[in-house]
Amino acid sequence: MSNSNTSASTAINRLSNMGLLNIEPSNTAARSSPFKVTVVGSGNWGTTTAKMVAENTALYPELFQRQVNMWVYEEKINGVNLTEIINTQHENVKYLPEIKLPENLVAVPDIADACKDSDILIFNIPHQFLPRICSQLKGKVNPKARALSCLKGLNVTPEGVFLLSDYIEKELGITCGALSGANLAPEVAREKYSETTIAYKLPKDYYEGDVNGAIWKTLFHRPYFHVRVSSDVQGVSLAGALKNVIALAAGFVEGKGWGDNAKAAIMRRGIIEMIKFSNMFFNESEGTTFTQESAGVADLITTCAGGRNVRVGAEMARSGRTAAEVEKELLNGQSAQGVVTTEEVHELLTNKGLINEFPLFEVTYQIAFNGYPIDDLPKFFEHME
Ligand SMILES: NC(=O)c1ccc[n+]([C@@H]2O[C@H](COP(=O)([O-])OP(=O)(O)OC[C@H]3O[C@@H](n4cnc5c(N)ncnc54)[C@H](O)[C@@H]3O)[C@@H](O)[C@H]2O)c1
Ligand SMILES: O=P(O)(O)OC[C@H](O)CO
Repeated sequence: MSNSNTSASTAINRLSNMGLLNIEPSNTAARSSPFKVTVVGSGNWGTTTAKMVAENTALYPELFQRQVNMWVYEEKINGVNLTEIINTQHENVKYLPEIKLPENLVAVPDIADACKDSDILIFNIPHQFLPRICSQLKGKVNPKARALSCLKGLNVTPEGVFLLSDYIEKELGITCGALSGANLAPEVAREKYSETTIAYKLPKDYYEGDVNGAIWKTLFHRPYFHVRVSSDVQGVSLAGALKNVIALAAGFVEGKGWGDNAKAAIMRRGIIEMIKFSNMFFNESEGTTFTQESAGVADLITTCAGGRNVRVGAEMARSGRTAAEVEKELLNGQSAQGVVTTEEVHELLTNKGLINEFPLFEVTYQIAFNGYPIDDLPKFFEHME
């Protein structure tokens, strides 16, 4: 066993002894070289996760290469490339302003270069861009790499509904888990305490020294960002995706000035529909993920309180403008994923003839896309029940 291997084990054991791992420490001893890590995406959450990961790779050189690559969809800010600004000023001035980034976080504009030879790929982009990104990466990633999807969204096709982590697995041929939780990026970036859930299943070709739950936890866990590890990739992914639809609806009632009782009613209906949807389409998802994990009810609460989707919904209700108009005005290039997911869920439920089973999902779609009056939302529920 090499010295670096011994230190890798020691690092994991140290975390475990401090109570920072809620899973068994395991087989880092067999690893011969530290993992190289790339974050694919540099938006509000993409940059925040890259910051946390880079903080940890600097802390655990036995386990991870110090430099973390962050793929940036290049754009000019006042005539200067965003990658250049990030690499010189150590700040993502467009998507995460006023937050100092670690110097070992390196912005890379070419996606294949950013991911080349990486052992760990963390996907973190608005989910509507995932197909294009995977097509650019196909055949260019380390076939033994392991991945994690921090995206909140679904993949709906005429054949049905699929997880984004499954899409990544299928397109790139690499195992992929999911991270989701009550994690408003502006708060996490300011190192305010929060929790998250990482779901990962060991692949069939798992080997000694491979990525496992302990490695994911070591990579993400910070004193202000507490990670719980789970194996429910379906539940964690679905909770993260579907809560965005509920948040849009919560925004509608907030914008109407109906108060907290109305928002609580939306959230109550929301979690029921989230669980029902998950049971109907993903039979391995676990109910406890929705009730006990950060990815479940905690994320629903935080997102309906202060997320971008609730803000977009509220402004749509106040101004009568479309989601696209409000998103453009409020979010400066960021994405309210609930808008896309609402449409995707409607498409799926229509194809399956199940619209009547999900009144909240459906009324959210009708308000967002068909001009159904928000004032009639309570009536819609009575009509659908
Ligand atoms: N922001 C949060 O608080 C938060 C928290 C948890 C999870 N999430 C989830 O994380 C995922 C990523 O969100 P985010 O906040 O990092 O992104 P974002 O909403 O800030 O989106 C902006 C990003 O999209 C990129 N982009 C724009 N056009 C593009 C294109 N054509 N191709 C590729 N990329 C393009 C931009 O360069 C930028 O990096 C989403 O699924 C979101 O739901 C977000
Ligand atoms: O700002 P939102 O609405 O995209 O929500 C952000 C996160 O998903 C909250 O956990």
